Amino acid sequence: MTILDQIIERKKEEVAAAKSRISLDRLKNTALFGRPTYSLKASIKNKSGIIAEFKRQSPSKGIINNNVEPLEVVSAYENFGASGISILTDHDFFGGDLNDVLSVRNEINIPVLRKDFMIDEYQFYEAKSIGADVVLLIASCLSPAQVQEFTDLAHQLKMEVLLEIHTEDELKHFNSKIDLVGINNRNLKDFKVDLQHSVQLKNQLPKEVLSVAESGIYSLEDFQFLKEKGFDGFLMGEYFMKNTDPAKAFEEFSSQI
Ligand SMILES: O=P(O)(O)OC[C@@H](O)[C@@H](O)c1c[nH]c2ccccc12
Repeated sequence: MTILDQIIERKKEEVAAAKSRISLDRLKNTALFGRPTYSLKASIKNKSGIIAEFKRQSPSKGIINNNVEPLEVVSAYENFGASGISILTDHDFFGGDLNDVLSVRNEINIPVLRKDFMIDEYQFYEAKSIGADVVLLIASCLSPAQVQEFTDLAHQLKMEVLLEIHTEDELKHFNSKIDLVGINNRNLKDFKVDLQHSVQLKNQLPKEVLSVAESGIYSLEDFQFLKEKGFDGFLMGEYFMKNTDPAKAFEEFSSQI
């Protein structure tokens, strides 16, 4: 079983437990459920294009940073020009929590991506109830039909979708309703990073689609390379989070671009 298979197995159990704990009706009645959302598409066009991620740990790197609070980090990301924030909400593999999104929502004014493994409609209502503006759909965990259905549901809930692909075959999951396409530079099966492979995939997407280069952007050179190749957005986590002070790391990076 790959790590991705393990994550999905665990996620099914988690979603079942969440459903029996909090009903859909209760989610729909939460304070944030009806809030107007921010558009990541718009923010990517207007700002740096960086989607800066809050991530405590990952299966490939283990603990990255367990000593910082979401709000202090993401406020700095916002102040120093991030287009959006990505927050991992998966607990068992990434050390995240739904509350990490909830606790920052009313304190910042840029879009927040709820980063998790979305496999069930329930999770979209949950995302809206914690204040997410955007959700991630990972092609390798879903069928093209599920991507369509989940995109429609996200849109009904006034959230945008970022479709993550990694292989040529996954281009089949794209449909014209998708808001943004993320190309993961990291293979979720063996964790290898390959920027050239992502550029090649990006060139097979329709020109007008907003593209996001995800993962393994570890230097100014990596960022500039991907920008020159035409990526609109850049999802970066570890490069900032691995520092004792991720806020300062982001400030330094953003002053150079
Ligand atoms: O920390 P990095 O290498 O900058 O990567 C960030 C982000 O792209 C990565 O966390 C990610 C991309 N796709 C995912 C899917 C699930 C969990 C995590 C991810």
